[in-house]
Amino acid sequence: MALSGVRVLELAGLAPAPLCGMILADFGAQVVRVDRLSQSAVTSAADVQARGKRSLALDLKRQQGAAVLRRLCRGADVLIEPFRHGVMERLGLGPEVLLQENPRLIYARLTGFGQTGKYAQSAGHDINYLALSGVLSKLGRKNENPYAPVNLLADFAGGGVMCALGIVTALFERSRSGRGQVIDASMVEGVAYLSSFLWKSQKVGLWNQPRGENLLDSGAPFYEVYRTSDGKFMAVGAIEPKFYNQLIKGLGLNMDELPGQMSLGHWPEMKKKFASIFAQKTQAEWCSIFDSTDACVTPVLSFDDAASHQHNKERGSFITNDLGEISPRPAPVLSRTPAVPSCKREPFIGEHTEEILLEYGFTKQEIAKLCSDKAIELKNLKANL
Ligand SMILES: C[C@H](CCC[C@H](C)C(=O)SCCNC(=O)CCNC(=O)[C@H](O)C(C)(C)COP(=O)(O)OP(=O)(O)OC[C@H]1O[C@@H](n2cnc3c(N)ncnc32)[C@H](O)[C@@H]1OP(=O)(O)O)[C@H]1CC[C@H]2[C@@H]3[C@H](O)C[C@@H]4C[C@H](O)CC[C@]4(C)[C@H]3C[C@H](O)[C@]12C
Repeated sequence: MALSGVRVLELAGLAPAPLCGMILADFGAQVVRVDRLSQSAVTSAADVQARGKRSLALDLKRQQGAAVLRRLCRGADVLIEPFRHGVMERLGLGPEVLLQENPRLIYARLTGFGQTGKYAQSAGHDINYLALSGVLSKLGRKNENPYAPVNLLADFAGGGVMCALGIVTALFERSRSGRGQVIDASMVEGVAYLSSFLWKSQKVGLWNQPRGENLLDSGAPFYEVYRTSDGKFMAVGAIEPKFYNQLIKGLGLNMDELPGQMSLGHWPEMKKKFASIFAQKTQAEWCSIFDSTDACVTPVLSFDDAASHQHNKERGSFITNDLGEISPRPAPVLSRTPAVPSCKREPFIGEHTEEILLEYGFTKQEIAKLCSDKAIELKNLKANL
């Protein structure tokens, strides 16, 4: 796989860092998640995105524990740290120390607000970063409060994925320079970067109206979701006139009797008209009308329906692991070196501590001493069964 042989140390964090590590693992990197010795919110959050990773339980607050991580970093390619600015420095594990000992290390710092700035020391979650980026102000329906789409945009798109992009970019650069570097991955900036189109398209008038009254933010009748007679929904994205014409035809309407597609003043009444028509048929009936047309009309699928939908099944877009759990396959698909995600269960905390330490050159005696010093925890699988 594309990232085979790349050694990654991922310090266990909440949602963003675990996704970043999982992406790297899916594309072949050997990802070790460094866990706290005891179960925590972080563990449970990190656990759901632990595909393909191994777990090493290490107490970084103990000097011996921090020394173990320093030594692991000397043999690693990437370190992902998900903490507030300053935490790693307090542990004696800041970039200056680790890059001194391994100049090839790519030191990825995934935070909400970045390593500098007024909020650098502040706690926060996806919605806070989305808000500070300006993007949240653009999301939501007319006359309603701004709406954060779960924690997809800042945590995952602007955080985990953007950080993975930074890591892969730095790995590529290192193949020429031979040198690592620090990645300051701020989720505020990551999600703001994703919104560049919104910034740039202001000058062409795409966002002149208040929130929820523009073309792409639920203002337009041809870019909207409509309820069907069976309580499901259809998504309509018929923007271009050639597709809009097919939408009108599928709805059984006559274009000559309608206001112009871009007549903003008529959009509210058009939305009501479309809504009353979509409410007359079931989702399946609308699919039989619009499937295989260019009307840009698709069913709003539940997770179960998405996994079993003909199109997605034909592509194998969703995979099932050894436990029968369904999840999306890695994207994008590389033709020659595609990702091959692990099908195994998520690791227990510390399940691979000994295996990993031996791999990184620790002796059995050193491991036994670390264990007695309570710097590490060896997971006895039997103890869990
Ligand atoms: C799944 C839910 C989360 C959803 C995602 C959410 C919406 C997000 O937005 S996540 C993104 C959060 N932000 C960032 O990641 C940005 C960078 N990080 C930070 O800003 C901070 O880390 C922080 C604000 C997120 C947390 O701050 P905190 O003060 O806790 O931590 P830090 O300042 O970073 O310092 C870390 C300290 O930890 C020490 N450390 C680290 N590793 C080790 C180690 N190996 N050994 C020893 N010590 C270690 C480090 O030294 C630092 O110490 P100091 O401070 O002294 O320097 C989940 C959200 C809530 C969860 C539920 C809830 O918690 C209750 C239950 C708990 C139960 O255990 C499990 C079930 C829960 C229901 C749980 C379930 C889910 O996890 C949640 C719903």
